[in-house]
Amino acid sequence: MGGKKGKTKFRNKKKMREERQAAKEPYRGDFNLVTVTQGNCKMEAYYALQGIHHQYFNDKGDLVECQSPEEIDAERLRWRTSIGKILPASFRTAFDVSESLKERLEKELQEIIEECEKERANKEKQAEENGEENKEAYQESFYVDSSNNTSETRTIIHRIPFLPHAYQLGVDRKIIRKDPQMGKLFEWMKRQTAAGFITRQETVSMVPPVVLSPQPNDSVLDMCAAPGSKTCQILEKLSPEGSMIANDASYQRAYMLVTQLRRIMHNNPAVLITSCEAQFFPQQSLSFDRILADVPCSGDGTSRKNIGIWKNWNQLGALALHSLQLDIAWKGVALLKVGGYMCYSTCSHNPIENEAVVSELLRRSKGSLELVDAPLAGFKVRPGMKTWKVLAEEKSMKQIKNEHKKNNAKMKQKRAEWEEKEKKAAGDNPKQGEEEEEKAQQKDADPPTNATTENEETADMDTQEEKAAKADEDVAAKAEQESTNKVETKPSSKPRFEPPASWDDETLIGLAEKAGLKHFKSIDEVPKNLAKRIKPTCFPPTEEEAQQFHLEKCMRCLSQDNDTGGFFVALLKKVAPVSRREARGKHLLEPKDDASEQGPELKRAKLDSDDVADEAVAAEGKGAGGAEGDKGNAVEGTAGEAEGPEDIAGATEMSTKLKREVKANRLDDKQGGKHKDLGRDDFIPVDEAAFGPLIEFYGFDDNFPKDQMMTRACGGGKVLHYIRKSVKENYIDQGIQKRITIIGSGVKAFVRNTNMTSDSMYRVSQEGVQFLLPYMTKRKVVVSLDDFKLCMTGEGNIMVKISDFSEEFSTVLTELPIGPFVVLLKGYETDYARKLLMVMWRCRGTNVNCLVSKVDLEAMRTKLRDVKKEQEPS
Ligand SMILES: C[S@@+](CC[C@H](N)C(=O)[O-])C[C@H]1O[C@@H](n2cnc3c(N)ncnc32)[C@H](O)[C@@H]1O
Repeated sequence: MGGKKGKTKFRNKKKMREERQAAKEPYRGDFNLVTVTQGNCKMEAYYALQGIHHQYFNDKGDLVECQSPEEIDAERLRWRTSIGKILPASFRTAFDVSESLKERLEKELQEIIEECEKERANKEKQAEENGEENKEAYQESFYVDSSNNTSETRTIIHRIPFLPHAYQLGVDRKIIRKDPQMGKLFEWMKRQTAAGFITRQETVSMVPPVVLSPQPNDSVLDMCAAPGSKTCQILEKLSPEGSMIANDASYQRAYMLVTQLRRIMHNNPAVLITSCEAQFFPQQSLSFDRILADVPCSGDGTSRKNIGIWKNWNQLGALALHSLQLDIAWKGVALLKVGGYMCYSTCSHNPIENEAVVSELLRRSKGSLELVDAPLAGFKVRPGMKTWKVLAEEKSMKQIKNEHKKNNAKMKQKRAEWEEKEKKAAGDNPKQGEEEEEKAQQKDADPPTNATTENEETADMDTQEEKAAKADEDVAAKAEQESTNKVETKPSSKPRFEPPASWDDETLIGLAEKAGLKHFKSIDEVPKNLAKRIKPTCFPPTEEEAQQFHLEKCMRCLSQDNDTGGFFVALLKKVAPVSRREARGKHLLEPKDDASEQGPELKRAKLDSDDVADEAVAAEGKGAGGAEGDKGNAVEGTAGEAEGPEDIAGATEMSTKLKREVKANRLDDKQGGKHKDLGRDDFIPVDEAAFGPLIEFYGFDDNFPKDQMMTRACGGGKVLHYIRKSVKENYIDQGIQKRITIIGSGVKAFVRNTNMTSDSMYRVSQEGVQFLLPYMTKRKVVVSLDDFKLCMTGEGNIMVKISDFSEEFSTVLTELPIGPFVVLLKGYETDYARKLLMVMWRCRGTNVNCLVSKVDLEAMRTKLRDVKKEQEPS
């Protein structure tokens, strides 16, 4: 069923795209047309109560306290406006781009910007001639406020201050795609991305790796890594002695990591990709210098690109994820070496997912863990909250969802149709009409609905939520109408948050309660039926604890401060071992819960966790509790990188998928004692007999790293992978494969030939050839630019005649025995990182052809344009 539904969705998207193309309108995805004009009353009331509007950055860039209600409201408006705007694009240059190339890219960028500016000036002049109003309208549409400027200055692009060669546009994605003046910049970005010179990454997503600051030889764990932009950023910092594990609970997303690493990192072999629930990550023989816990979160900091946040925000997601986040982070603490650092991050503003988790880590570790300052030069960050308010819906997620379904535009239409039909029927039969009238007078008349009717749903008809739902319908209906007219849609959810006359707690609690949240001063106030939802660890620390914890060292990024998404980061240092007894801390997590009331999954999770702790080499902690059933509207898609509407849809879909997948894995665990995939795809040593012919054919010297060549247990020796020594020694040789599912590592070094005309059973693979070249003494040829270009034309099944090459090269080729060989571009033959090299095949007869994929060839062409410029006299 799911598949069918998915297909339909896909078909609809395709159809939409085709329709747009037919109408000669560029496809931009619906989301790019959206600016949120309304709001979410509940969310706004909740955050107003948490006090996020009580400070602001003044013109000097200092964070100051608001002195009056007007100042608070002005700050609220800044936040509100910013989180409703489309996120500007940001990117950074790729890791393997040489310094000279970086400089040139920057120069090119500058030139394009100047051109754009010139065109803008012309356009403005024209607009001025047509009247002042037009000019202003044009300026408005052309720019968004640039991050670092509270003053009038607005820029098309600016540097991200904490990372060299990283840039953020001052123009949002909508403008860059729509505006012809910006077309050049857009084209430039597209071209450089295809060549692998730049990589798109959201600004705040660049923060955690910078804060974590991995050292070249570190062993790093990325606990929740997919889709992997932060993994790549960390990997760039590692030397060949450094190593990394990138883990994700979802198999599918872990495979996405493989693709991402291939694309951005050109298959950096320093990483091992695994898939397990991070809270159960095996500790046996493993410890890390740095850990990134970029945990799944409710994602309300992503409202600038995830429109669903506006519609569906509720507190249930954050509350449900709190325990999981804590378990993951606590496991991270256990896996951290003494003296090591862990970065905890979310793309949520919610203190329940942020400071509450950090507080509990500090509480449990009893002084073994410390929060550390991590300055981000030139980037505006706010201190963590020292206290916060705990609020929750009294309704369950199911009830809220049903309410939403019942009140959406489609259901309203169905209800109207039903009422119409009933009226008609009553007209035909007056007696029945009387009965119907009577029925209609009953408050809980029962029109057709796909939601189950709950008492609560009809009880508070006049609540804020009800009004919100009605407003929602109207807006949705209007949006539907507008979209059919092909006008920009402005969907929204709840009515606007009206600023209160006074900003004291009492008034704000009143507002939040009106919006459907209940405030709990302490855990003692939480009724039994909500005890599973609201954990003691959700509450703020005592004053004494707050003095010790220094939560102000946590970092909060608010959208309006740097024109980014919202983000939370905390850097923790493990200063002493965490004792196992303290590490248990289960009593802190679930004092009110009776273990017998918990589902089998939770109990199993605990058992699993105990098991891991018992086997721990060091007397270090274990994660208490397990993942909860209902994860609310968790955004597991990265906060940072979802770009188009498909990605956003994918991200929200993911939470359900992931839940299903993890559940299935757990069932497998129960039945077989370990996951069914465990060991199936392990890396195993290559049969020694395979090396002799390889060494002979390619002339590998004595340093050829045979022990770093491995193959997959299920692969029948078709592919030989080159694994980094550090990965092999630190993880594979430590037996990690016995405890966890390995998704991938290393690079394809050799692939078994299907063409048996060659003397070699294996051909070198374009993917990993640069790691073999230093040891290769045969079958590599340095060629001129012209010969290199000609080689590239032998794409797919196209053959290139040997006689068409230069005399020098064709002589070499004529004497070369049939089989694979490598061509290296003259001038770059030792610069393996530039990868201006290609795997070719010497065919029988007088031809050669190229064994490089279309995508790689395309990137190579862009690189060659560059080579040409490098060779031009300056
Ligand atoms: C916020 S995203 C991580 C983004 C990633 N760090 C990046 O920069 O691209 C959270 C990820 O956690 C994964 N996840 C969810 N529950 C998990 C768990 N229990 N253990 C490990 N990963 C989990 C999700 O599949 C999702 O990919």
